[in-house]
Amino acid sequence: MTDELVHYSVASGVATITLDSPHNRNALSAQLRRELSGSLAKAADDDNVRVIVLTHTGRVFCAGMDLKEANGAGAGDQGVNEFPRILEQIWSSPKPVVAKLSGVARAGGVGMVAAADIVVATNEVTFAFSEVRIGVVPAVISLTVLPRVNPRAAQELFLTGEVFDAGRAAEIGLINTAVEAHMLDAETDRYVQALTLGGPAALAATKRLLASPRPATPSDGFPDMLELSARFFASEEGQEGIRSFAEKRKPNWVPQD
Ligand SMILES: C/C(=C\C(=O)SCCNC(=O)CCNC(=O)[C@H](O)C(C)(C)COP(=O)(O)OP(=O)(O)OC[C@H]1O[C@@H](n2cnc3c(N)ncnc32)[C@H](O)[C@@H]1OP(=O)(O)O)CC(=O)O
Repeated sequence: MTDELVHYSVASGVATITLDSPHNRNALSAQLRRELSGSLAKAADDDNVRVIVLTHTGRVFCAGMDLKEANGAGAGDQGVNEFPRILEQIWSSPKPVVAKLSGVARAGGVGMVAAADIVVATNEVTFAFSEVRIGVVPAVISLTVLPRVNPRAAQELFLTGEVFDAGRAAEIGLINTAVEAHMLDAETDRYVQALTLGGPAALAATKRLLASPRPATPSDGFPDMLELSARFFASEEGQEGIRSFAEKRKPNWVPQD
């Protein structure tokens, strides 16, 4: 028996981070935030980790900020001020983050879903930007949700706070795919395997590229993109990838366990 709220394990280059606080539906309490942040940092720093899977026990992925801890807390003391760091750790992790959901997400929980690179959820999972229903604003989560979700849907769902299903979440760009429950492991593994095929430094640079503002026209971005592309062609990783192609073998990116 352990009082940890977040479990961390690494196997075959995949770090699995599991939220395990079912009594309060994985609400983002101070302890859960601390442990989650520590696990994300550990995975980011470990050269043996190629992909991070963020998942949960119980039937809720995350119910958002811990409303019991926030109850009566003064401004700046409800924990929400530490939450952007967690979103940033997921969004800007040098490793691809795959969120694997068989349970619902609300408010801050949806912010973490949006921050992940790939999201697989079962058909039963529901989502809501429920902040306005308790008189608060989906301000911090807007930082991850708005770049992913179609603007018309964001307008509707932020303002109504209505619950929507996994099919709608896929349609609006919040998640990648909604699957039958028995397919969750297989579909997650399929993404994980695909992600482990990429060069680690190339994946980290591609994440930075995807997160950066787009140049107004192709020629505006030309010098930066040319420099980035040329740097990777000449890098040790790029050269190993190119050599492996010519030699008809798998590239040797990182130490294998
Ligand atoms: C990031 C920003 C804001 C936020 O995140 S604010 C958080 C808003 N979140 C919500 O409004 C969700 C509240 N919870 C629910 O709607 C439901 O619990 C659920 C997630 C749909 C699950 O429903 P279920 O029926 O399975 O569970 P119960 O409602 O019976 O709850 C069981 C148990 O868990 C406690 N609990 C649930 N959610 C929270 C929570 N967020 N904080 C603390 N505790 C929670 C609930 O009270 C029950 O406890 P008991 O002691 O057993 O009564 C702002 C920004 O973006 O800027």
